[in-house]
Amino acid sequence: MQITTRLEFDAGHRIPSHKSQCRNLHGHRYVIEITLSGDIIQNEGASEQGMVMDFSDVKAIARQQVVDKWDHAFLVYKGDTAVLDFLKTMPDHKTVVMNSVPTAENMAAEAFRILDASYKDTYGNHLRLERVRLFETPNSWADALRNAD
Ligand SMILES: Nc1nc2c(c(=O)[nH]1)N=C([C@H](O)[C@H](O)COP(=O)(O)OP(=O)(O)OP(=O)(O)O)CN2
Ligand SMILES: [Zn+2]
Repeated sequence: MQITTRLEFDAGHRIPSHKSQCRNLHGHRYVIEITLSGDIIQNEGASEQGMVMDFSDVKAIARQQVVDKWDHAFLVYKGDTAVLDFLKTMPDHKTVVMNSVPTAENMAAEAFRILDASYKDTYGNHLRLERVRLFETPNSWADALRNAD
């Protein structure tokens, strides 16, 4: 069985070497979808009986590990020294320095890496993260999949 939940956040970024307008500082209302697989929990009387995982718990972990860290932050590539140096001049600015250019693909991959370690199989129902889908706009998204290159 698979379940999916979605959260939204706002963040700024730029793609420093982009051929067109995406090299400019700008922001998105990102949407992140988290898909987990597992067996349906059968434990009689458990709060999670009939579920793979409680959606509220899925979202709480995603918020804590990713969404609250990225929301209203500026995501900057560590090699983008022009912007990084500028952001360092702003006291208390919420900046997230990424090891890769903050494209939808790299953000989905990074969220998958973080969240894969965060969803634990506490009920023995083979719970595991299967996919992180990250929408950069309503029309464009990237999927980070388990076992994908
Ligand atoms: N494969 C990717 N291509 C692009 C990415 C990306 O992350 N992966 N990112 C961008 C820019 O960040 C840009 O902000 C989004 O590009 P684009 O879809 O062209 O933007 P629009 O606002 O025109 O999108 P609509 O969906 O039409 O509103 C560029 N490419
Ligand atoms: Zn963009």
